[in-house]
Amino acid sequence: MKAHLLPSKSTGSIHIPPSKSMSHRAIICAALAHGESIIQNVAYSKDILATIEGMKQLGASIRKDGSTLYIRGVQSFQQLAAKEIFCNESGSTLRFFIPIFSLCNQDITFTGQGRLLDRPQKVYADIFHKQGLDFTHTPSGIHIHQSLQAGWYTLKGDVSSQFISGLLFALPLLTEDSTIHIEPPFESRSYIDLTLEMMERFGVKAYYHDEFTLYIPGNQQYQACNYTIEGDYSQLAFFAVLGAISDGITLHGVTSSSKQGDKQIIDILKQFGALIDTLKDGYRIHPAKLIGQAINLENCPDLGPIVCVLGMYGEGTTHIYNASRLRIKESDRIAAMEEELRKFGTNITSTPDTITIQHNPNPICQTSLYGHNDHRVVMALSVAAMASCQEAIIEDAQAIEKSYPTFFEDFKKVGGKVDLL
Ligand SMILES: O=C(O)C1=C[C@@H](OP(=O)(O)O)[C@@H](O)[C@H](O)C1
Ligand SMILES: C=C(OP(=O)(O)O)C(=O)O
Repeated sequence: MKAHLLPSKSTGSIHIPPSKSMSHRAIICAALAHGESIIQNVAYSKDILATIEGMKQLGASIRKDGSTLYIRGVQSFQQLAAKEIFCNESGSTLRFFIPIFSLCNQDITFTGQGRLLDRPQKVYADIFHKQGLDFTHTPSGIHIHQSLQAGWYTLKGDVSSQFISGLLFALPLLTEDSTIHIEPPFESRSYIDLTLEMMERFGVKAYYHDEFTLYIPGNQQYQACNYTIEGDYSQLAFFAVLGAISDGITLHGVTSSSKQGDKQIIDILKQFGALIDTLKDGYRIHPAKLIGQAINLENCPDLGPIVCVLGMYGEGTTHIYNASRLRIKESDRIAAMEEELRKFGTNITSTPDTITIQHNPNPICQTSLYGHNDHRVVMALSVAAMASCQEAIIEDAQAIEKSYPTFFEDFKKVGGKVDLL
């Protein structure tokens, strides 16, 4: 799909879609729970559909009624309905599933597409091998066939927090207690808070023993719970930046008490000089003079692409650091943003874990933009192009379906003029 954008300015308001991270977690906890849970405000992006389908294969019964899911948890880990679990392109789905599905003690192959199976899994390979268990990772899939055991786990903290979340979901279901020690630097820590919060809502606990050590009592049981998914700050970020660099915007549907790390976009925008009113259920963003800043992505990697766009519109220099994980997402997001923002005439450079962007006072894009099969790159480029007030084409725009299938509908609601070809 190509997105053909015509010059326009931001206006009006939208309701932000439900959090993808919280949806994965709620669906998984409900699928592991005793009894029936009702999960409300679910949006069916490709990543969330992969988690729903996988949990059905595990034996959970999941019924959809509009944006509500009725989930009856697995009765036993012997109900596995398939030997191949397709995770599409969702890193969260794959890395959350591996320890959970290991509990079935059966031959299982996890498959996917796009870049999924090229993304690092060595943290799990090392864990399985250390316990004497098979873990075979080939370009066509990841194969396991025995259960992880309770005990002491040591993990690198700077590859992906999704390994820690995956273990946190599964270890409470083993008979004995476990400990996870995270070797610093511990990045994306905010996502562990989301995992712990959701587990606790479903009656399962794990505790920080110290800053880098989590203690997980064994022999626990998830209990059904009714839960409404909160709005997604990672998606809000695209529209919040659009409002600040274009002509203002009002965003509804999020809670300011959220634990999502990407809530940091509000502080980042304020740091740049944006004028923001906090509303009962969102924010009003006013256009203002913006000044480039130094931004730490340690706890909010998914903000990377849109903060690059903010840097292009902020006066002076923006320096983004602790960004190496952006290279191991759906695309190498640093390389992708460099290539695409240069098409606007922007001066942008990088090192393995930093990005430096100079203000571009006159962004003119004379060639087609490319989405790099990455939803966050497509959404960031849509914002960059709209604020440039020039016509633009974004190729590979269907990548938005991974997390935000209705992105362009919302884009139009706030003034964007776009034809999808
Ligand atoms: O746990 C989660 O929901 C996520 C964790 C983050 O990944 P890393 O921990 O690999 O940085 C983030 O980038 C991803 O989009 C979602
Ligand atoms: C990286 C992302 O997701 P995942 O790791 O689950 O594929 C994302 O949504 O930007």
